[in-house]
Amino acid sequence: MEYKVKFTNVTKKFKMYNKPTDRIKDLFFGGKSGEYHYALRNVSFEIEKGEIVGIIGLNGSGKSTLSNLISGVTLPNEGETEVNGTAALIAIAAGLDIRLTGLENIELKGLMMGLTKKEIKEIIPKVIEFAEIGKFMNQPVKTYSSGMKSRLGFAISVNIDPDILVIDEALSVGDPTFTKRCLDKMNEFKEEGKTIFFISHSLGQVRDFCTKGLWIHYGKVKEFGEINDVADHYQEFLTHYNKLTPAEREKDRELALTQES
Ligand SMILES: Nc1ncnc2c1ncn2[C@@H]1O[C@H](COP(=O)(O)OP(=O)(O)OP(=O)(O)O)[C@@H](O)[C@H]1O
Repeated sequence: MEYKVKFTNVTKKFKMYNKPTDRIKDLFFGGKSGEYHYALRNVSFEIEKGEIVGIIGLNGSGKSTLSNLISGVTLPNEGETEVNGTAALIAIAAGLDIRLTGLENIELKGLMMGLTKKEIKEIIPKVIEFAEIGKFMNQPVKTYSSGMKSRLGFAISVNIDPDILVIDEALSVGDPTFTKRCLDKMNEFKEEGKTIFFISHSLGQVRDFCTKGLWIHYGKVKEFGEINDVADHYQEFLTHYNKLTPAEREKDRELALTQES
């Protein structure tokens, strides 16, 4: 079967230091300070072309790390990621250079995604029309609100027309009008048979939009399958989890993190 994205035993870890000086020591004395924190551990899954995958899980479970790996923003420490086609990431805080204007960001992202100057010129009016941020297009992105950044990021990514769209919480800061337009655009992509990864804490949106669900729990795949099954099980887990005290939740987290996969 033709697959668009395949992860095999992917692990991503970050070094954590107790003191800033430990980070410097590490640089000079060969990585002996600090401890590894595993954002993802032994993650495997295979997505066919045209699948719409909802990625769900608690805060800090590894969803954004996964979206960065799918879109090639970061590389795994172990394991293999195979991504067939161009992947564009839409995230609230990623992909835009805040020192540049909106217009300059369109050019930059276009070049990064391999578009020619002519192609970039062609998409600029479409991005301006979709983003609807008016004269702010000529202002540095650092002056934008979160919603405006999301509008620009979304408008650029969908107009670049990638094979794979990775949407990381970008809809959560849009106003209802913009969110509706994004969902319409995502549906268009869905009908065209593109592959979409959709990260959201809104189980309603995920159920409505996705075909598959990938539940990430403290860095590991807890469940991968039909969206309604995965969302039902995650919902049941949340009902139980919400009844725990903060101390019990912390114990649960510690236990999950120390368990070997
Ligand atoms: N650059 C980094 N350096 C150190 N730790 C990181 C880094 N990026 C992510 N992490 C850690 O990896 C874990 C997973 O983070 P990630 O952002 O992927 O979670 P998430 O599921 O997207 O969370 P949320 O729902 O809050 O957005 C967290 O414990 C986070 O602190």
